[in-house]
Amino acid sequence: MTKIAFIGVGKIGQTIVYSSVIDGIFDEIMLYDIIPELPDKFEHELRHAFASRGVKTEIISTNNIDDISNSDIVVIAAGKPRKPGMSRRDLFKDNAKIMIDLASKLPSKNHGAIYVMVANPVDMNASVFAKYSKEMVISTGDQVETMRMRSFIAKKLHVPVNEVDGFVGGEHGEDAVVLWSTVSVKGLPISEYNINKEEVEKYVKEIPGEIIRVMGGTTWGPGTIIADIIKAITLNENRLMSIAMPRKFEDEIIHVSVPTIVGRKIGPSIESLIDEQDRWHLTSAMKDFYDVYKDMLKSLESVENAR
Ligand SMILES: NC(=O)c1ccc[n+]([C@@H]2O[C@H](COP(=O)([O-])OP(=O)(O)OC[C@H]3O[C@@H](n4cnc5c(N)ncnc54)[C@H](O)[C@@H]3O)[C@@H](O)[C@H]2O)c1
Ligand SMILES: O=C(O)C[C@H](O)C(=O)O
Repeated sequence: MTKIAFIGVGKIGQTIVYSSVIDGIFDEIMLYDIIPELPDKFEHELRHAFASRGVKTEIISTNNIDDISNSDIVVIAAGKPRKPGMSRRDLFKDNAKIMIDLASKLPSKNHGAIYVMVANPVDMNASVFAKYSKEMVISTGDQVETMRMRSFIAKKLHVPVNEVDGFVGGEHGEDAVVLWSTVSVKGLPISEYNINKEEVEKYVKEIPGEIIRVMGGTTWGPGTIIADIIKAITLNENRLMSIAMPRKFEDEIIHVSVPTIVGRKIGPSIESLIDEQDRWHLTSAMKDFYDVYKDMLKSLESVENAR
């Protein structure tokens, strides 16, 4: 069985933990946060839920990062969330510093773990953590947008959501791109249906900001979706999901979502599934990501060097 650590148990961290562990698929879970007592009180909450469901999983909660050891999977949801009007990239300066700090502390006691990045900007944070830790890091990426896209099309066409297939790729957030060549409904290509593609793309990009404006943060959707990524790894489901695995681009390791097989082994990404136009969009998303990432790294490193 599997031992999993959750770094950062705020809104999304708690939702991911609950959605991942309530089925009892883990031997042991570890909860870590910098807020005093938060892991401890969340442990009590989980134990109460486990008592009701008969879940045997052991729980360790701590404010000491040195207690996080021997994990098979490490989920990182530690970091600031954005406020209305902010982009996810606006979080880079603050949250990337957290990733550099965690990258210096977690790997030595968690050899061979798969690191699952949640904190935003999720793809750049995954790349930073990979750069500074040399560990296997994936970004939960556009699996969240993929499910938002499918849910919107299902609602517009009045079909059950499990009859909508297809993926969103690229950078999680404003630069995500619907891979229309992968989208089908009841097994038929989306071109067979009367759907406004711009309306779908606008929804996928704008709905998280709207949820944040009204509810203060996105939790239930991404919490469930990211728990499913964690379950696919843990149960070796080899499920096709739009996550970002590390890829060499010029002189960096970057993370940009492409439909990818997710199990105990991550990959391969199934770029063959998508047509030339979508592949072009993905390649330009990777170039855009790399250019912005390099600039952000420069400003981060100049701040780090000045310290
Ligand atoms: N990838 C996605 O789909 C997705 C979805 C929702 C939220 N997020 C991102 O996840 C992050 C957290 O969002 P949230 O809504 O849970 O925010 P939150 O403020 O509720 O929780 C963040 C938690 O991280 C903790 N933390 C901060 N620095 C830490 C450190 N160095 N070590 C350990 N814990 C630390 C905080 O104490 C807090 O408990 C944000 O960056 C947000 O943008 C990503
Ligand atoms: O939008 C956010 O800031 C949180 C997350 O990236 C999401 O897409 O729900």
